[in-house]
Amino acid sequence: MYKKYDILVEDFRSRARPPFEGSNPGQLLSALKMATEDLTKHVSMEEVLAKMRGEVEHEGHGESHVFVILGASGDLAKKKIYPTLWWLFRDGLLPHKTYFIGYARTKLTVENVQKNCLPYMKVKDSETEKLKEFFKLNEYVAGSYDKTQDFVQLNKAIEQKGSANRIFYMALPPSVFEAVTLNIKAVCMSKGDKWTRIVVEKPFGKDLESSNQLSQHLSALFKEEELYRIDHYLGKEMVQNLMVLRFGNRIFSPIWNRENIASIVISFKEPFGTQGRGGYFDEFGILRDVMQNHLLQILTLVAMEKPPSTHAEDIRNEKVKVLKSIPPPDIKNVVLGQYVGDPNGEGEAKLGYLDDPTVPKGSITPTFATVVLFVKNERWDGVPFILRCGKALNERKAEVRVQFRDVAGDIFPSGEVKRNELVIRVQPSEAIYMKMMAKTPGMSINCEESELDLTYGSRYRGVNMPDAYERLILDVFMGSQIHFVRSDELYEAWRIFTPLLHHIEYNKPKPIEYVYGSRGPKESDELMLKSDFRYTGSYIWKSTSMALAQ
Ligand SMILES: NC(=O)C1=CN([C@@H]2O[C@H](COP(=O)(O)OP(=O)(O)OC[C@H]3O[C@@H](n4cnc5c(N)ncnc54)[C@H](OP(=O)(O)O)[C@@H]3O)[C@@H](O)[C@H]2O)C=CC1
Ligand SMILES: O=C1O[C@H](COP(=O)(O)O)[C@@H](O)[C@H](O)[C@H]1O
Repeated sequence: MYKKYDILVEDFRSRARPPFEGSNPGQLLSALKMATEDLTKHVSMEEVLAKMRGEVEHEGHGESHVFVILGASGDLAKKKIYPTLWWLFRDGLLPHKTYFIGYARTKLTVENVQKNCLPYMKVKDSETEKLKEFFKLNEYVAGSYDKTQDFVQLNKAIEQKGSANRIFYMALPPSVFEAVTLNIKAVCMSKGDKWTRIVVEKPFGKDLESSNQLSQHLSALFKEEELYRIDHYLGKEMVQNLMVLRFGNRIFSPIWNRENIASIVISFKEPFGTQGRGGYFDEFGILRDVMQNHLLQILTLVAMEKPPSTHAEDIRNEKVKVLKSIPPPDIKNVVLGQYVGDPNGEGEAKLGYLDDPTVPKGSITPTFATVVLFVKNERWDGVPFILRCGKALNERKAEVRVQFRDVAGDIFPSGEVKRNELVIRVQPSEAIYMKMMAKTPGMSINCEESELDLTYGSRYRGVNMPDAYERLILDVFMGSQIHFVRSDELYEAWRIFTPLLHHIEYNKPKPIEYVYGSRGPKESDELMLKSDFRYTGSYIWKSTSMALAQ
């Protein structure tokens, strides 16, 4: 009974929050009590949750919400936003009275939208009725981004849903951000006690100056608590896990510092090139596309001090403090690369970045970068944080690799003892493993590299791992800003990277060529070695299934 109760409370906390927003604790408690009684009668969890929702909403606390997708005809909307809304709806995680309105210049119908999105929605045969229900709640309004009159029409469509909280998701190119936000502010804000939230997608500017301009524009229109700047890496399971790993385990805090850690590598690798997005990519390059946001956000969670609580502002205050301690990188600690085609490769691999017809001729935009940053504070002074990211590499991987210092006063034969490494694999196949030395089992007296292994696929078999966007969009409904970027974080992130970006723009250093499908330029490995990261190549991973088979 207790176990079931714990599961229920957990489920209640993690999955059922939005429908209960606005309900008072007494109502929630009675709903919970009623649900636990049901558990003893072997009612399924879905039924229990449905009943709990019904109970609270019956008492008049189910608020209406309208979710507006601006740029509804575009790629992001089609591939990510509509599918995410569908999954949340399908799993009963959205407030009951939630309506969806797509808005874009292209004249479309809801049927068109459905057709465009369907390949990305992963709909099972058994879910077709539910899918119909979802699209019945959808509407589409065509209009321009700069005509207030068109937003008046959009507002009318929203008002037809009654008094409702409003979420505006900006799945739009930055060129129209300003016009759209001005129009939302002018004619689309919610009335009375209902709230309005604006979700902004990167890029948040191109450098410190343009980002500041955008921030000033947005802060003149909206309060910070109305703004949700998405960095979708903050919605990934293992990125969210970093705080628990660090602050929920006694074993890590005493060694999480310059006395014990030699270097930290934060990597992002993709096995494909620009795939026809070269036009967009060339304007930004890998530093703005991945490093200045995703990798730097991970760095802050790895390096920050323990916040006083898990409240969004407490966490974000600590993240800002870390960023303030990071000076811009020294150019000698930077390696930039650009991929060239592999003559022996197949399909896209034959083509280099410059072969993409949407990329300007002779472009020097980096598609690979390794940058070493230093956090100048008491905990981290002198520890290299090596950020590495690239397109068209040998694998898909995102991970944090914390390499510990050599064992002092080693008593084992020279070279046997290797450095410990804590690896947090963000994707693919989430895992945390600590590479460590152990005695070779059996009669041997040698030691060998082994690991403590927490592989999510086997430890949490059957657990549904939500997509990053699912968690983040749900957070917007709930009003939780923990996993969103605050304006001062953004300011610091651009302060760190703008000198390097300007150096590339004005001095035009030629990136080092690397072959499509390789690990990137060898100069990157050399920089890592110089930055106290040791790769021995001696570690052999035997997965549990392999070990059992022997
Ligand atoms: N739970 C699990 O699923 C576990 C899986 N494993 C697997 O075992 C394998 C090996 O483990 P891993 O932790 O990668 O250990 P390794 O020591 O073998 O490799 C460490 C990393 O070093 C990088 N590297 C390779 N060559 C060089 C070089 N010349 N200079 C600098 N860096 C280099 C590689 O990453 P890059 O190419 O990105 O530079 C590599 O991933 C991996 O496939 C891992 O996923 C291990 C433990 C647990
Ligand atoms: O923000 C971006 O991220 C994706 C990679 O995201 P992932 O969740 O698939 O790891 C990257 O492909 C894209 O270039 C970049 O803009």
